[in-house]
Amino acid sequence: MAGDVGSIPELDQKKYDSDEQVKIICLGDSAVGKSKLMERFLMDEYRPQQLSTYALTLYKHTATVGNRTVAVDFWDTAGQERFQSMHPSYYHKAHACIMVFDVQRKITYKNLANWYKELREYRPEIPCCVVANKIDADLKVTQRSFNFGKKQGLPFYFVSAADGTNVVKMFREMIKRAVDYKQNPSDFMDEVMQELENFDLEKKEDNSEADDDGLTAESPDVV
Ligand SMILES: Nc1nc2c(ncn2[C@@H]2O[C@H](COP(=O)(O)OP(=O)(O)OP(=O)(O)O)[C@@H](O)[C@H]2O)c(=O)[nH]1
Ligand SMILES: [Mg+2]
Repeated sequence: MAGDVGSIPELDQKKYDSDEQVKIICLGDSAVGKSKLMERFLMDEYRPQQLSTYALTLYKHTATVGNRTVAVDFWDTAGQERFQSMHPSYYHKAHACIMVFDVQRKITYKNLANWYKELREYRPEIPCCVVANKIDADLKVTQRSFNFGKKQGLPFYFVSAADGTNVVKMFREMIKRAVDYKQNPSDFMDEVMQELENFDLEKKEDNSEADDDGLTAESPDVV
């Protein structure tokens, strides 16, 4: 994801400030099944928007949470995770994170700690879960315990993108948590940014009132 992502309309992240939009990111090593999980969840409505120059795919989904309709953008990378690090704009304004590993490859489980560390540098408080994928390949694996994330209280799911086990359940719960988080952000920086935006709006309103009086913000003080 090189280059100035702010300059392409699909990646204009201001839309995620609106109540009706949430952004959910997916993290994990290459080939753990991130893309297949999203494809499995979206199935029929599967219309990914490929932004190949930026090695990024946006999967768009419309969800109903309570009595509200919410547009969900799932962000998925192709390739950048090989460098074990994501571009900061990937994390920017994300409301939830799905961390995936492959039950058949231990290293992908070990690497969760690195992914989680990087996530928390950018998004200290967003809801996150741990997903053990490919359980269809070895069902016995579900009897083992995978403790990463327990200390942080992260929900854990055994899933299979291949046969669909738990996929819808996991995505629905994460969408709900993303929406809840958005309504009650506990993330200090989120609140600061919101305050600044409100402050900016108030200032603009003040200025327009001044215009009614025949004074503009640029008017020199009358002495
Ligand atoms: N048996 C099994 N194979 C799976 C499952 N999910 C994904 N795979 C296979 O794992 C491989 C990688 O899946 P992807 O979804 O492309 O993985 P990814 O995490 O998006 O990989 P990158 O795009 O390289 O980061 C593919 O060959 C899939 O068919 C699963 O639940 N079970
Ligand atoms: Mg992929």
